[in-house]
Amino acid sequence: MDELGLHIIEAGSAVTSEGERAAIKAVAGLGLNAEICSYCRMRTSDIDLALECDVDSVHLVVPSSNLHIETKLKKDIGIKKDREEVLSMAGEVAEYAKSHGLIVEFSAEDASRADFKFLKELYASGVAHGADRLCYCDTVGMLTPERTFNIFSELAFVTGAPVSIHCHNDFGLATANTVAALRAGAAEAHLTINGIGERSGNAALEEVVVQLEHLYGIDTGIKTENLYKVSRLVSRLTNIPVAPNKALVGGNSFTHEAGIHVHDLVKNTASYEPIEPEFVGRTRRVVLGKHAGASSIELALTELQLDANEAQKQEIFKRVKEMGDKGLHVTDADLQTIAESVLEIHCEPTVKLKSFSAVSGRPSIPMASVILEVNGKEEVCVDTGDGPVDAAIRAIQRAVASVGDIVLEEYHVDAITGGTDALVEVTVKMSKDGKTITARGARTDIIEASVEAVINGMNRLV
Ligand SMILES: CC(=O)SCCNC(=O)CCNC(=O)[C@H](O)C(C)(C)COP(=O)(O)OP(=O)(O)OC[C@H]1O[C@@H](n2cnc3c(N)ncnc32)[C@H](O)[C@@H]1OP(=O)(O)O
Ligand SMILES: CC(C)C(=O)C(=O)O
Repeated sequence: MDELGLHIIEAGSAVTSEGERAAIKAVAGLGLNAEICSYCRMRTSDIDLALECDVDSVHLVVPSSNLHIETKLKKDIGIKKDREEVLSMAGEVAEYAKSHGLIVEFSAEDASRADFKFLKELYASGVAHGADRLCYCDTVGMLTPERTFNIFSELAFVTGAPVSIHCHNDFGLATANTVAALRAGAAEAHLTINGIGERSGNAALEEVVVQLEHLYGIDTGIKTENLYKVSRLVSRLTNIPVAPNKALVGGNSFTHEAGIHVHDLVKNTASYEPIEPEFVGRTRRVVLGKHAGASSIELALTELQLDANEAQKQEIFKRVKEMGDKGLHVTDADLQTIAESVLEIHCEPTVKLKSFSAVSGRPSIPMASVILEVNGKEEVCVDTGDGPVDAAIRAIQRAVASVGDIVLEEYHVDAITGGTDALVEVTVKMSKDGKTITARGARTDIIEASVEAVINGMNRLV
């Protein structure tokens, strides 16, 4: 995130737990360029915990709507206690944080359902108590872009401090509302990688940045070419998959299947791409499936360096459509198999599986052994792993080390049919020396399907 050029990193809420504090402190100790911030409630004890973590700033969150004041603070200040007490509590805590050397972002929670007059009073009080920045939270995603623009046209210029926008995505408008706020004068936006966050998430960093750059011509200073890398990292570390159709960072962005699109794309990529994929650190992909056209087949054959006459191309086209009609995507390895069969090319596979076995259990370390024939030579390898699939793939990778450095980029498993006897389909993305291919294996045994997919992929790469 720091390398992307982000200005502030809210590293967590120090009050949450020991582990969260250790993490925030570790982030604060990295010596990053970004300001490191912790979320805090309107309590001096939260500020003390943030101080223990050595943060630069606090995101001090204050309830601002009647609903939140009444439901949230009943124990602290009594159900009937009014806005005056919120003003004074918030002011005291802001002053406390300032007196301990912290930058204070004074945040109105549920601002989009608050009385606007009171909201402005709250902000004025925050500034009077030393707040450096203010924040408007659309806590349950109630804003629309039009309303946001109107609110910020006024707020951004009357509060005496920079105002930021914090949007939730309950109605799918977080990105649009954030951009509207920035266009109307918001000085800062709260964003999350991949739009992750409570419930339906928050405004997605990558979407807001690229919209500002490309639709509004604003230089954000963010290193956009790292956006995809950071998206993948966050998805992996949080175990939250990114939807394939997610803008800019989803698996299908910059991926084309429709023949009518590919026909034009090969002449001018702008015909079906709003920006170059490299802008966010990605590459273009053309995949084959039910919607493929002649141009897609032509392109795929060129990439495989295979020549086919018109009749052969028609036959390949027909077989691709047949696979597509079965609901299958045609991997690179599938296409090569189809093309070789139609063109009557017989390729002896470099890597042949003779046998394998894998064990797992409890307590035991998952382990696998494989016997392969690699370029005619028998290779026997054993390895352990995080599970039997991992162990089997590691063993294969050891056995084929002589043919070069083959990297397994992605591994995906689907159960095609239901039940414990389901047909399992494994698709893999693998690369070697800058060349990337996809391959598949389908078996009722997940380990066998994985082994098959990986060996298919290896044979296409070597
Ligand atoms: C995904 C996010 O991080 S969004 C940001 C919100 N962050 C978090 O919620 C951090 C994670 N939360 C937690 O770990 C816990 O909720 C804790 C440790 C903060 C509090 O736990 P508990 O003391 O058990 O309280 P609980 O979570 O049940 O209730 C929240 C309390 O905070 C109080 N509170 C909530 N917001 C505020 C606020 N802005 N100012 C002051 N008090 C507040 C509530 O009144 C309630 O107090 P009460 O227990 O005296 O009634
Ligand atoms: C934690 C706060 C800032 C929040 O998520 C909200 O009010 O929207």
